[in-house]
This record gives sequence, structure tokens and C-alpha cells, in this order.
Amino acid sequence: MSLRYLTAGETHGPQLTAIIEGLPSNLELDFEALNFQLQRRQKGHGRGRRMQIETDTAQIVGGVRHGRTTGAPVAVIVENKDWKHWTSVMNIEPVEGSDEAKRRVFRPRPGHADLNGGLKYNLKDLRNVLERSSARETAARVAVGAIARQLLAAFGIKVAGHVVSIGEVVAATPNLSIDELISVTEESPVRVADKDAEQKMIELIDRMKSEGDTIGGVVECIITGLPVGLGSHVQWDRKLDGRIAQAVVSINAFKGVEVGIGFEAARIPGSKVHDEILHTAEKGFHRASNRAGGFEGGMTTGEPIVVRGVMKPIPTLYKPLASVDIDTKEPFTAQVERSDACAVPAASVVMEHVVTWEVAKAFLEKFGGDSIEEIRANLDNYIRQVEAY
Ligand SMILES: Cc1cc2nc3c(=O)[nH]c(=O)nc-3n(C[C@H](O)[C@H](O)[C@H](O)COP(=O)(O)O)c2cc1C
Ligand SMILES: C=C(O[C@@H]1CC(C(=O)O)=C[C@@H](OP(=O)(O)O)[C@H]1O)C(=O)O
Repeated sequence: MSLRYLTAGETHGPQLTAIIEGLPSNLELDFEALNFQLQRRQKGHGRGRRMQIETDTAQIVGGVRHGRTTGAPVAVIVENKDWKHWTSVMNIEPVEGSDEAKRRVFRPRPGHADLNGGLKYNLKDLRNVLERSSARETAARVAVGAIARQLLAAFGIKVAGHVVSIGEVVAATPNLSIDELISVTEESPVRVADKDAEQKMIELIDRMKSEGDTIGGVVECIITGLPVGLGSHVQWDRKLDGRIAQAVVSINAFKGVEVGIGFEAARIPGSKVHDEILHTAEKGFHRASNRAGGFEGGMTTGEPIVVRGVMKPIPTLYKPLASVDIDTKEPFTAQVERSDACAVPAASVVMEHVVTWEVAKAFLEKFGGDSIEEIRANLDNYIRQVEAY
């Protein structure tokens, strides 16, 4: 059985729930490290008031005993502390004029799921769409990805993420090791290593917020320590770069993805794009550069994975755009719900975890076993085969 998960839960419901199936037994879980990832996702300049209410922590309610996975499905929950403020709105069928009825959403926000979801599911209170389309769900995905991250870490695979740009402000490319990148960007409220860009990004986010507007950006994820050959060229849905692209664009508000130099590859000749092949006794086969971002033929090359994602600006605007009242069909401005002005730094954490998940899944497809020990033996055997090639 390949690794899979589902999430459930509404943004203002009692909790988010995730069930992961296919994890091997004997994976030692570090709960502090898991919660650290959840808390990283809550941070970042530009977030709204909701993040001051929540203190995301994962409770593992199945599949783990004495700190280790047993091979059974792992069930994770993340509580919504805000639930206590929404209990009546979420539970009581509103009667006209009641407080609950006032929270009905009927003027869809351009850029959010409101209108499409209302039409598709035939729902006249667009809150029923909003509750599930909210990026609150990404807390569950980070919890799941943080477990996958620990699985990969057990085999020396490391993950980092940072912000490349917000609006027109681009951070200088940091020339740092993966460990340095992780620690330097952790300290930054916008998750960049470039102090000048950091200040300009903060100012831009503040200006957007004061103007009732929002701003998007580009984030990058890097994964090191991978063996060659995760994913496969033989079938379209086994190409790991393609699977990662799907995962990235599935994040709320993500509209584009680049692998390696990405769109730049369309502008320069092949001689400046492809990574020349080298071999030494010490390193085996390796590359002179990594413009491919760690992929050829849908398989890892053994060089770091480098993937970028594009996040559009947040759709809820405090200075709302034009919309239509779904009851009267009259023009109206869109509804204003409590909102972030910029969630690009937080979204970089989400992207790290959805990419990590896809890599972990491909890792288990290749080296799969029912226990960590069996996987280790499979990996060691494969590494010997590659070294002897
Ligand atoms: C971390 C994060 C936080 C977000 N916060 C908000 C928010 O406060 N308000 C909002 O309107 N959209 C927010 N979004 C984006 C919406 O969830 C998203 O635009 C919406 O679900 C529609 O999906 P689409 O943009 O992918 O088409 C956020 C996205 C992420 C990743
Ligand atoms: C709750 C989170 O983000 C939310 C994502 C979101 C949206 O529309 O996507 C709208 C806001 O929801 P609320 O109205 O509850 O403040 C954000 O706060 C989170 O990231 O945990």
C-alpha cells in the first residue's frame, strides 16, 4: 500500500483531522519537532488576528505507541481554539435576524472559492464553502508533512524553505548550506536571509494592509541528501517532478510552479541549461551544476531538489472588489471576512511540507518495507548497486 492521507475539518469547527496510511513501523517521532513545524506555519509578517488565537499543536490519536509508529494508520488532530467563538454560528440553523444569520456569506469574494463552491454544491450560505476552502486546512497538511519530514530525516534527507520575493521585492539568492539556510531564515519575519529585502518586504506588506489590499510572492523549497532514481520516467503519473507540481498548485492560492531554473529555461540556449555529467571515485556520478533542480526524466538526479511556487495575493480585501448579491443578483461589494494581508512566509512552510510528503511517498515506493529497518536494508542495498554501477 502506498503512502496516502486525507484531511477533514472546517476552519471554525472544533478541529482538523488527518489520517495517514502506509507509514512503516518503528519510526521514532519527535513531537516537539512536529509542533515546531506547525508553529512556523503560523508565523510571518502580514498574518491576521486568527494566528494570535491559535497555538497549533498536533495530537496523535492513533498508530503511535511509546513514541514510535506501529505500522497502523496514524491519526492526527489539530484543535481550533477559535471554535469556542464560532460554536453557535457553526451549530445553530439560523433564523432570520439572529446573530447566527448575520454571519451568512452571500456576497462572494473574487479569488476565493465562494461562488464556484456555492453554485456547484447548491449552497446558499457561502460559509459552507469558505469553512473548508480556508487555508486553515494547511495546518493539517503541515502536520502530515512534518511526520514525513521525520521519516526522511532518519535517512539523512533535509528540507529547507524560504521566500524568494514578495510583490516586486526580490531577496538576493543566499549562498548558504542547507543547515545555514534553515537557521538564518528562521529568524526572519518574512523568511529571507537578505536584510535589505526583508525591510522592504515588511514595508510593502504594511503598505498593502493599510491600503486594504493584499500581496503575493514566490517561495522556494530545497531538499538535500536524496538518492538518484526516486520517481520514474516510465509512466506519466510516476514522474516525481510532475507529482510535486500538482502538490504545490494544490496549496491554497498557489498558481504556478517552477523546477530548477524553471521558466528561465525558455529564454536561454541548451548549452546554458543542462547540467554536465562528471564522475569521480569519491562522489560517483554527479553534476557540474543543478539547473534542472534535481530532476531528469521525472527521476531524482541525486542533486538537491529545488522547486519554486507562486502565491497570488490573498483574495479577501478589506477594500473589497465588485461582486453580486447571490439573493438579489444586484451588484454589491464582496463580503469582508477577517483575513491575512500576506501569507507568503507562512505558505513557504506549507510548500516545504507538501513537497516533503511527495518525496517521502516516492521514497517508500522505491525502498518500501513495513519497518524502518527493512527500508534501511533496501536503501543500503540500492546504494551499493549504484556505487558498483
Ligand atoms: C497560509 C495561507 C493563508 C491564507 N489566508 C487567507 C486569508 O486570510 N484570507 C483569504 O481570503 N485567503 C487566504 N488564503 C488563500 C485562500 O485560501 C485561497 O485563495 C482560496 O482557498 C481559493 O483558492 P485558490 O486561490 O487556490 O483558487 C491563504 C492561503 C494560505 C496558503
Ligand atoms: C486559519 C488560518 O488561516 C485562515 C485562512 C483563510 C482563508 O480564507 O484561506 C482565512 C482566515 O481565516 P479566519 O477568518 O479564521 O481568520 C485565515 O486566518 C490558518 O492558516 O491557520
